[in-house]
Amino acid sequence: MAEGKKTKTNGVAKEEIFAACDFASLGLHPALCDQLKDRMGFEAPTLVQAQAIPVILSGRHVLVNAATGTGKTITYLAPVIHQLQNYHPKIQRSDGTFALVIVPTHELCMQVYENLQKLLHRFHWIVPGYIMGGENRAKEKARLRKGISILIATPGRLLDHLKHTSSFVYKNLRWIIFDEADRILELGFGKEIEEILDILGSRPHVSESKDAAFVRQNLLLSATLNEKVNRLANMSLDNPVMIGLDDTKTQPSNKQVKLLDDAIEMLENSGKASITPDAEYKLPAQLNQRYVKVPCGSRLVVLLSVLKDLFAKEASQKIVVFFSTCDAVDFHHALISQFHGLSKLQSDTETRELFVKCNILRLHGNMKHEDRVKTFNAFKTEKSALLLSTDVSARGLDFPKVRCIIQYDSPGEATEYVHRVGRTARLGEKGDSLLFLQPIEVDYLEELKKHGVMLTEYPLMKLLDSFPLKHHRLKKFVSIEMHPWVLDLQKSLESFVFREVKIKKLAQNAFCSWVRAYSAHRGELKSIFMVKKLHLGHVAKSFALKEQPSLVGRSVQKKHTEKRKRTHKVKEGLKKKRKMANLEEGD
Ligand SMILES: Nc1ncnc2c1ncn2[C@@H]1O[C@H](COP(=O)(O)OP(=O)(O)OP(=O)(O)O)[C@@H](O)[C@H]1O
Repeated sequence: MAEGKKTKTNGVAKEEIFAACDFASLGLHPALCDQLKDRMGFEAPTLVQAQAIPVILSGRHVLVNAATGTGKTITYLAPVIHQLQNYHPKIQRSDGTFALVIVPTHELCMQVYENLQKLLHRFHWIVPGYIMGGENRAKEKARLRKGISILIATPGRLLDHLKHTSSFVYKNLRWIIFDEADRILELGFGKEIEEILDILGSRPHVSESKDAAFVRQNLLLSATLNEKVNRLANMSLDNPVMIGLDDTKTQPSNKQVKLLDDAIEMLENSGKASITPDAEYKLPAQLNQRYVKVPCGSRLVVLLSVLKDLFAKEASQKIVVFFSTCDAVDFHHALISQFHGLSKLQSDTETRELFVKCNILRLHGNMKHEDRVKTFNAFKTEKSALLLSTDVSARGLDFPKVRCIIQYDSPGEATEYVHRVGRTARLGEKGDSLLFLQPIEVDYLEELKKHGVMLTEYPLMKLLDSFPLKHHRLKKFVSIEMHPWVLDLQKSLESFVFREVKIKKLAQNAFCSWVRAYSAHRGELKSIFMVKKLHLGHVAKSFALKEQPSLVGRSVQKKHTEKRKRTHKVKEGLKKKRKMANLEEGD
């Protein structure tokens, strides 16, 4: 990249994303640099890559904190490949695993594997592989027996193989990398990670010889390394270098790029990882973040109206909507895929058109593994699509050209907010995000502010006024709930759901799960998202249900309680907690 030239990506100046140097100057092997440039099209390293790669090459344990979409995957894969290709004699499959990348979700596992495959094109003797929940164990065992040099794994399945696959060779293990380290812990895998580190003999105090301490190198990365990671860091890292944790700005500047030896000196930490609570999170500077204040009963109408408007303005674009539960994803997917709109407001020729015209996909942890893979690949390659998802898509996934992120159900922890919006505005591209909040939930904005996250208000009334009204001439409406567009659309939605038995069932399930998820908010968030402040009748309306929630609640709740009791018998406490949150990740 030409130095000093102010070039723009769609969003921000390139200088704010990329370093003014090339990959070769970071100390990487020429064949790897060619691979990065020719096959992957990467002209220059990103700022975090320029900052961290030399430090990782030096062999130090490292904690990396950088905004979403800034290239953290290459940051750890490139130095590992560089070192491995340098081994003499060349490494062989029978040497087993040299590097282990632990990730929280299946999708991230596949994505890192894809990146790895591309990077290894010229290093055919270094074998990439993955193991994760949902895959066939016997096939994984066979692959492990043959030997995998760089292994990507979800924690549950990794522990399983460490305990039960005797042909899994890890005596040469040199690197353990935790990608999305904080999420792995949030999902309750702390115990599994401790066990994994014990089996691998990778805790600093466990290293017996000086040699072992030198050979092992552990890395922790995330856009939201917070104080929860301290325990994992202290458990797995020995005298780490901390990158990106010492500044509070949202964007790193060129001045912060310290290469080679300088970087180690400048960023060195006293030996113990210590991240403070209320850390400011790094968000892409070009991300346009807004919130919309919507009364509970009008939420569904507003969601559909926002989507209709976005796709009407730009038919070819990708949008992700986040929900709190799998049931909510299923219901909204069925509804949006089939709802044709306001029959009263449309002429006969229009009535067959879908209300939101786009390709609609869904992704959540209760789907079959193969279906998850299909959706993941489809949303990656589609030019225009709407993805409805739980937080299973929030972490690390790199879907190209996502234009807008809608958080229909609030994310809870500020970390999840950061990762959800991080699916857009990647690598300097433009991006928008919209957070739905009920009037009783607006204190959540203060919670985000504590972490340096600031949002502006979305002009909802202006949007509602922009839709055609056939029977209402007067255009001054005082409240959202009484807006004729909202009233008419709500009525149509309720009639539609009432008629469609299958969708009604999905709505009832979604209603119950939603209330459960709402009551599962933890810590300080409990005082913002209070179930007792909810009007359950309005919640039912947000699922287009006409019935009183207590009636709906009782029958479906009973079914859910029975299901939960059965689950309880077979699953231990933590696993159950994950199931309750409808997030089956990391297994
Ligand atoms: N030097 C580079 N030049 C151009 N593109 C790059 C470079 N490095 C990485 N990328 C691309 O940038 C995108 C984001 O990278 P990546 O997914 O590693 O980001 P991340 O920081 O891990 O994000 P998240 O925090 O969301 O996991 C990917 O499409 C990746 O291929």
